[in-house]
Amino acid sequence: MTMRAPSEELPIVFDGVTVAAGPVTILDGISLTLLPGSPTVLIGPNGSGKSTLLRMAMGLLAPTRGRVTWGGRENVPPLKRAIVFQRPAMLRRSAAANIRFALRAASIARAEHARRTSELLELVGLAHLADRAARRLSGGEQQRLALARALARDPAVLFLDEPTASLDPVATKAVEDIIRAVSERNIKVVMATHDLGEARRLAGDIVMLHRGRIVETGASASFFDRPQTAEAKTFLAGELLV
Ligand SMILES: Nc1ncnc2c1ncn2[C@@H]1O[C@H](COP(=O)(O)OP(=O)(O)OP(=O)(O)O)[C@@H](O)[C@H]1O
Repeated sequence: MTMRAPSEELPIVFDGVTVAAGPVTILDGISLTLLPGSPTVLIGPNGSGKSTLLRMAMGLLAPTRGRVTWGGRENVPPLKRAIVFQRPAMLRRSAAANIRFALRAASIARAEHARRTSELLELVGLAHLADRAARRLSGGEQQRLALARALARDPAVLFLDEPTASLDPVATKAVEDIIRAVSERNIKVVMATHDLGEARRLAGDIVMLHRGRIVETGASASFFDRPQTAEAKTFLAGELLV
C-alpha cells in the first residue's frame, strides 16, 4: 500500500440528509462534511444512526431527502471507497484467497495479485496464516483479514462499523494499530463505535449522533474535554442516554 495523493472522493458532504423507512425516521436533517485528515469517529448510543450514516457515505443507501456528494459530485461509484461491517463474512477459502478474491473484484491486474496479497497480509499481521481457512481464524484475525480485503482496492476512504465490537483488548489493539497505519498513509478513516476509549484513542474529530440527529461535532480533544451539549455530557459521563 502506497501513500495516497489527495483524493477526488473528498470532501464527502451531507446536505440536509433525511432517511426514512416507512414511518420511521432513521436520519433526520444531517448536514456534515467529511474532510481529508485524521479519522472521523461517529459515536452515539445504539440505534442513533451511525451505521446508516456510514452506509450512505459509502453510497449503499440513497437519502429520502437532501443529498450526498463526493468531491462535489453526486452518484460517484464506490470504486475508491471501502467498508468493513461489524461482522464481516469470510469466504470459505484461505485467508490469502479471500484477499485475491477482493483484488479480482477490484479489477487489479492479475500480475499484481501475489505481491499485493503478501503486502496486505503483512500489513495486518497475518502473513503466517496465509493458507489457513478464513473461517477458522479467530474473531480478531477475521476482522484483520476483513481490513486487508477492504484495502485491496486501494481505497481513498475506509468506513468501519464497530470494528472491535466483540474483540478482547489484545485483538482490539491489533485492529487499532492497523487503523492508525492506514490513516498515516492518507486513507481517510470514518468509523462508528460506541466505545468511548476507542474514540478517544483514534479520533481526530468526533461526530456525535442521537436519535438520527447530529448533537455535536468537534475536534476530539475539545469534544472530550469540553462537551457543549447536555447529550454529550451525559454520554461522556457514562450515564444512559435514552
Ligand atoms: N430498514 C429499516 N427499517 C426500519 N428501521 C430501520 C431500518 N434500518 C435501521 N433502522 C432503525 O434505525 C435506527 C438507526 O439504526 P443504525 O443501525 O443506523 O444505528 P446505529 O447507531 O448504528 O446502532 P448500533 O450501534 O446499534 O449499530 C435503529 O433504530 C434501527 O432499528
